[in-house]
Amino acid sequence: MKYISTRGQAPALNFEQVLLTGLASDGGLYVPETLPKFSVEQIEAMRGMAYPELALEIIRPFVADCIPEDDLAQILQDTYAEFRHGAVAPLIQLAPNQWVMELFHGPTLAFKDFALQLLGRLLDYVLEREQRKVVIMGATSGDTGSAAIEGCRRCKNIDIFILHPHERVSEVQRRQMTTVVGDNIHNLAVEGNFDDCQAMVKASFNAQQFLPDGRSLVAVNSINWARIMAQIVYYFHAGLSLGAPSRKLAFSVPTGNFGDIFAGYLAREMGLPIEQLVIATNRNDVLHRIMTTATYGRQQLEQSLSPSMDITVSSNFERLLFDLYNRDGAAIADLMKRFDVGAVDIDDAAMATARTLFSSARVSDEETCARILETWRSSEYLLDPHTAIGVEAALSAQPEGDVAMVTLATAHPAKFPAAVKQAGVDVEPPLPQHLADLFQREERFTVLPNELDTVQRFIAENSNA
Ligand SMILES: Cc1ncc(COP(=O)(O)O)c(C=O)c1O
Ligand SMILES: N[C@@H](CCOP(=O)(O)O)C(=O)O
Repeated sequence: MKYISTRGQAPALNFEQVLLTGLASDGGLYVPETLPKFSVEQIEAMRGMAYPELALEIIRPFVADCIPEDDLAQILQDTYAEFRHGAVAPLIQLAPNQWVMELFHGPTLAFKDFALQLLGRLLDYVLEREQRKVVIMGATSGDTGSAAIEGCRRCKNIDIFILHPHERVSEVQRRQMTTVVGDNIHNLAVEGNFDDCQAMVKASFNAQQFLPDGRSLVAVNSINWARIMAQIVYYFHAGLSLGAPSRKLAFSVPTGNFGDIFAGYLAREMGLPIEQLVIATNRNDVLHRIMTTATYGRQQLEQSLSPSMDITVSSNFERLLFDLYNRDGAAIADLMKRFDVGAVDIDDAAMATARTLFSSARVSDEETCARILETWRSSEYLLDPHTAIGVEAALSAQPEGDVAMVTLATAHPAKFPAAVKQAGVDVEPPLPQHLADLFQREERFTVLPNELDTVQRFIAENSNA
């Protein structure tokens, strides 16, 4: 399997090379040159598989020339053994044709564990094989950071630097990152917002000379293809559990960086009968505006009750644009260059294609709270604020006929007790046993100004794995 850049200029890479990188050298993102496709019969044959076996079926074609199948199978077994629910990603029915898929049973209580538990093991596997040391630099609006630290902290060939926006993540999220002990783990609280953190990460990938000893950067954000690849699996898992391929599906996805929903788009391209993908946004609604106005612009980032979705530059939207523009790398390079300095209009043909599959909704904090409270009262089911946005959007977008609508429950409500309280639910969701003493653990983080040079200097001085 070869991977190519969305901007058409960078060299094609194999899976191992893509795993060990972030942005392509032309500033684009890597995508598979061709996607594996599964027939109806092949999908039928996946029914009843345990999660790691299903993951093997879906992931094998993407990595086949780099990781022997037996090794991959073992890595996947180990990865999903870490999850606290036997079904790994259980489905809960909220109403006729409405489900949530709980993606928060991994170690850090968010969907990021599905990919980052795997990514850590894959990195460990290839770095040991190559006897190579790397530096991870990641940006987080709350969840990627702890999932990356948890996934990679045992890798002795890695230093991890996670940038989070100072005082803009929930306290549980911050503590999940800053209480992990390890000389190779560094939490940087940047005096800026998530977009600033992500921009620093991308700028650093484009110019890595600041790193010591010829080391290179590896991405843990969803610019890394391996993140997206792992997330495709749970769309198949939900679909098979609900009767696919004979039954049609729709998914509502709380969306920020467009990685999770892009994985759903790929699942459809690979053969899963998905009728609709709902882009559910909070007040940072750049993606909803694209769908409604065909203009891709920037907006001032605002803090909301769903901090992990406080993102206004959605990296993975570029991967979708690449397909919408018939994989014309030059056109995407030109579009993204213009986007760097202002708003861009998306072609009519591209928008028409996007609108056949994607719909979108913007959900305010008030609507988020109302949905948490109403779901608690009607079903005694507690939604976290991100999932509440997904459920609210799903209810406004239910397709006609027998289509199973699944909202991705992207985080556990215990990560956001303040939002749950603000919604009027007077039950404090408990943290699971392994995090019960989180508020007693000592925190370690460094506050840094929103300056690329300062951040890079810190990384250079502290990379010593
Ligand atoms: C809880 C939660 N929900 C939704 C999202 C948005 O997912 P994506 O960035 O893949 O669109 C994130 C962060 O990425 C998250 O942490
Ligand atoms: N919402 C994320 C932000 C980063 O997105 P990613 O999927 O590209 O890592 C977070 O919670 O950190």
